Amino acid sequence: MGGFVLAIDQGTTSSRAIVFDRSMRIVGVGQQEFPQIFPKSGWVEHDPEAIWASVTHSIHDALARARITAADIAAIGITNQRETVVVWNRATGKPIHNAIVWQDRRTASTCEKLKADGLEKTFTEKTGLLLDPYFSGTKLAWLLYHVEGARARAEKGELCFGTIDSFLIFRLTGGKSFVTDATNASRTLIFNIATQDWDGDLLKLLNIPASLLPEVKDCAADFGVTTTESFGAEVPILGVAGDQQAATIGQACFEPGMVKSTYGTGCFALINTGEDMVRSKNRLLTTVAYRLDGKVTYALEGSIFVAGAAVQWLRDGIKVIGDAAETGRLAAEADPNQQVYLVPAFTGMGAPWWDPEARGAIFGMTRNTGPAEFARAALEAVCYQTRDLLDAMQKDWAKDGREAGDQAMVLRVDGGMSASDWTMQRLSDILDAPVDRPAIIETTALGAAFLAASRAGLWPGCDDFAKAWARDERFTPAMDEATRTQKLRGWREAVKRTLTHS
Ligand SMILES: Nc1ncnc2c1ncn2[C@@H]1O[C@H](COP(=O)(O)OP(=O)(O)O)[C@@H](O)[C@H]1O
Ligand SMILES: O=P(O)(O)OC[C@H](O)CO
Repeated sequence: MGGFVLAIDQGTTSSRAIVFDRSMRIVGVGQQEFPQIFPKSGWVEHDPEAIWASVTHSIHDALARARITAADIAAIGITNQRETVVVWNRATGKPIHNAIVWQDRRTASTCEKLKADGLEKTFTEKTGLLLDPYFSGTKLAWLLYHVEGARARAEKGELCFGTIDSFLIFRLTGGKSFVTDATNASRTLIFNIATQDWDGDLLKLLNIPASLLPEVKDCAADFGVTTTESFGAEVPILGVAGDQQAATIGQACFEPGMVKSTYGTGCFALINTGEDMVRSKNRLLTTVAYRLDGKVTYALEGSIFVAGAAVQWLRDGIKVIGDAAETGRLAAEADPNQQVYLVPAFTGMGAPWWDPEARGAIFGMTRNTGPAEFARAALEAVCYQTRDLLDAMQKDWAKDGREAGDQAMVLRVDGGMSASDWTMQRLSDILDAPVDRPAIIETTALGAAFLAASRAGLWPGCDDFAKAWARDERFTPAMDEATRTQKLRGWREAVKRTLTHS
């Protein structure tokens, strides 16, 4: 026994724990959903205690399914929903408020004010991000302002701020480690991606005391050791990365020009840009793909807030389906003569539009429109939005004479929604490019496991790991150009009518 690696994947709607063996095979999975809290329009919160409970429950289940105990785990990797903010008491580990989730728009007016003060350039130059409520900084500032006594306690050094990785590590290590990794830090709006340190100027602008902040480490590093009380054994945590960066690693996108797109609650496409901090001219983000042995690899990222969340809305909101997998079957039956478009701006529009005030809209409904057309519109919206991202990405990547390269012509996909054959085929049709789905679509967990296992010397390094990447299926374009053009024209018109700014 021994030599197993545990990946904890703390996502937006559920937590997963996955046990891998020495041969990188999955031998046990545990998963638990937790409640989404919507206190007001555009606000999204999570109870950190519910997250913690779902993580411990998932770990327990994964170990049981793998028929091992905590003592058989040699190393732990953690990956997480990014940007989501938790503030907790340093002495007790108790959160002072619900976590404010990445999708939450409550700080839209703060961002507008900072923009009006001419500060977007400063934030973008230092962080690679934009002034949008998506990122952690303004959410943290909101908590310090609105939770009674929080600022005074923060100034006395009594509170900790972290993204979910930091919170979980703090809990797992019994409060001994207060750390994060460079990828999670790069999403906070207060981390300088050139100096790889918290930025004093930005902290001042957002009025955030530095005493709140965790130490920032490489993605493969010593993040602390679990306690027997929290985990059941003392096991080192050796890998950490935000979920989209972990998926980039799990997809073995180690070469500049390689692109992956993950379809979970939202959709996030990242292109590896190597050591180049490519600055987008098309409203994409410059971010840390991974930092290993002190060396930073950067990425350009396009972030869409609603992908699988639109499918959840069909299931839980308007209740036209009973199960996510039904959408593909329904979409295949939809009336080809109806041009129904769903612009799922439920929490604003992300890249490349960045319109936090936009809200969802449906266009082109007739008396014959039913669940099938709704399902097709929800799935197609994800394909159109990916096309918008990749168009922007290609422009940024091709400038300065960079070649697209063979790898860039293929999109590697993963995440819950990539299980849908109908969606992946339509994606290939709309992109007019091949789409590769790997044998392991749990690439996020695989990436976190790889970071921990390679640090522990259990798995090979990047090159051999990349060779082990295996394809499950390649989807190739089968739509004629005229149909694609017509559909894209309809989508762009629908987006134009949804945006609050032009
Ligand atoms: N067969 C399917 N067809 C369409 N959507 C799906 C399918 N299976 C899962 N999904 C969607 O994928 C999402 C779950 O993906 P996951 O990667 O677990 O997300 P997250 O990590 O954000 O919680 C859900 O929003 C769900 O509706
Ligand atoms: O939980 P996911 O997989 O939708 O990912 C959330 C992202 O990290 C938000 O930036």
